[in-house]
Amino acid sequence: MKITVLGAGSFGTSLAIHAAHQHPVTLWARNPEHVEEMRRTRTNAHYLDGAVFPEKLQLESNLHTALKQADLILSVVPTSGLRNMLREIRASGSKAPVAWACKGLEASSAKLLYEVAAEELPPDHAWGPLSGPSFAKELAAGLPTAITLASSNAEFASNAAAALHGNHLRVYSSTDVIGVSVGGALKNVIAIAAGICDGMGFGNNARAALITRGLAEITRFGLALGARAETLMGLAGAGDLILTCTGDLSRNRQVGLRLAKGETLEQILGGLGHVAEGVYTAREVCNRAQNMGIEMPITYQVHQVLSTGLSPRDAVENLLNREQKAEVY
Ligand SMILES: NC(=O)c1ccc[n+]([C@@H]2O[C@H](COP(=O)([O-])OP(=O)(O)OC[C@H]3O[C@@H](n4cnc5c(N)ncnc54)[C@H](O)[C@@H]3O)[C@@H](O)[C@H]2O)c1
Ligand SMILES: O=P(O)(O)OC[C@H](O)CO
Repeated sequence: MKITVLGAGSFGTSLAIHAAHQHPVTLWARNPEHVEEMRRTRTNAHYLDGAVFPEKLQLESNLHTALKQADLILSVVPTSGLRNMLREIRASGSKAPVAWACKGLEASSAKLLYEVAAEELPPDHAWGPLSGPSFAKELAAGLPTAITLASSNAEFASNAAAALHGNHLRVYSSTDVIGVSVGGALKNVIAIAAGICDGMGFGNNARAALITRGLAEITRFGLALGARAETLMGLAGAGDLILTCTGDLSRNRQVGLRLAKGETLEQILGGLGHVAEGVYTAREVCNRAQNMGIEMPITYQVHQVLSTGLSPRDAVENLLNREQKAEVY
């Protein structure tokens, strides 16, 4: 199966390296100089230092050429670029199924990415999210990893999962597109909260409480949209939430840690060099939760820190001072 990966950031490169151990893979990046450098060095020094490209991995800067060759397309550009990628795929005439690995809600529209895909691709085009606990660096190093590919087209989910499965990557299939999408997008916001919590030295009890109550928020939001509860307890829900809230490779967690140390968001984003999707998704989740009448106190406090300059300490105080009540999910 010929696989085309769109986006040569950390995760696109990592997925392309993984897939090229089993399939011919074309990795597309929008910057021709970046592509030329990767062709020359057989590495992606800026985004995934230390990982060497297998023989079956080709580099391409012409999008049309990259799409034309594909039996399966993996879009791994950030959330902000997905809609345009889907438009390009449709315009190219490619009928190859599409899985995306970005995790977020679209800025301004607050749409989940399956809603974006339903708008941009024709009804007979197979698509779905690929999500779960997977740091790019660990996947590229061949460390054991397990993720989920979801689609309402069960045959596509199963075939694409089987094609990507292997070499220490377990890929499960699912038909719960909503649950897999919600889990991946919302955990990034809770990971910022966990980073703030740890950066302020609040300890292990507090982090465990944040993860657990964060999962309750994610579950409320997902169930209201029609997700299955078990998906939110699975790899794309609890699994990715635990990884991102506890693993220092997480860019979202790093944003929180640095906010707690007093850096401004501008300083942090200026130096991060990679996308931290939770920064853009927090506002969208709050808007949507408000419209659905869902309480999401942790997500709301993160949004306040990011958008109004509320101090991390005050945000934690606000959470601690909430009224005492029964533990509900
Ligand atoms: N890094 C990880 O460990 C990891 C794991 C799983 C999922 N993800 C998700 O994958 C997505 C990409 O993450 P990443 O870590 O690879 O990001 P990154 O910041 O390392 O790289 C993003 C790449 O996309 C390119 N890009 C940005 N906007 C684009 C656009 N509009 N069109 C084309 N190219 C564009 C950039 O030039 C860059 O090469 C994110 O949504 C992230 O949440 C990341
Ligand atoms: O580095 P983060 O915080 O974007 O997290 C990366 C992946 O989503 C982990 O599964």
